[in-house]
Amino acid sequence: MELQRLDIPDVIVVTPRRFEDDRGYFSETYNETVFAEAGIGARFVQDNHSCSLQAGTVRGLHYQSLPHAQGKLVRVTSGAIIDVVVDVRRGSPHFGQHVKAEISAEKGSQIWVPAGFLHGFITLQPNTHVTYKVTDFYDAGCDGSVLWSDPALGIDWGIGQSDAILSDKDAEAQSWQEFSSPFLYPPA
Ligand SMILES: Cc1cn([C@H]2C[C@H](O)[C@@H](COP(=O)(O)OP(=O)(O)O[C@H]3O[C@@H](C)C(=O)[C@@H](O)[C@H]3O)O2)c(=O)[nH]c1=O
Repeated sequence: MELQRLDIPDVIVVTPRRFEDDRGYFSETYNETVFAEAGIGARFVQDNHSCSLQAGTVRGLHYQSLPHAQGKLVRVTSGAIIDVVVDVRRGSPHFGQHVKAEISAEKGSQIWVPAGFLHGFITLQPNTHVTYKVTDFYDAGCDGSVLWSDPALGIDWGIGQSDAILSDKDAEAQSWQEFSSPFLYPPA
């Protein structure tokens, strides 16, 4: 398994090995022991799957606040995304900073997003299917969204604000200013 720590080093891109033959390939997409050795010693309790029909769909920037904060292990089974995470861990030297990674079905890479990050992505291809494991159950009362295009975050999504396809929840999300105080997460 290939490991790449991003500029916020708790965020890791992992690319499991593929065993290729004439039929195609085989890959272990998750193995508790191997992932724990790679620094992803999480207990996952729920698997999610979203399908976005059009390229340019933005989902995010989402979080679940304490006590239901979620770590997420995200992969793409069809299509491709740019995944974006923002560090919101109180006391983190990277607070408010973001990192991005392209995650695609073709490459089979995954991104590990620990609890304490805003998470979102933009689809690069139509019919993009994203599946991800999470470390806590969905809790509607703790679920929230921060405006993906807030200039205070300085994220280049590669798309104009009016061109993105959004849910109503994400189009009307709170600003970074509104979110960032009080801080919702424990120290890194
Ligand atoms: C996230 C979630 C949503 N739902 C429901 C609530 C709602 O009626 C419907 C659609 O939810 P959303 O619009 O929040 O779906 P979506 O915009 O795809 O939300 C997801 O975005 C990505 C970026 C993440 O990081 C995820 O954790 C999650 O927040 O599905 C669940 O039942 N369980 C869940 O775990």
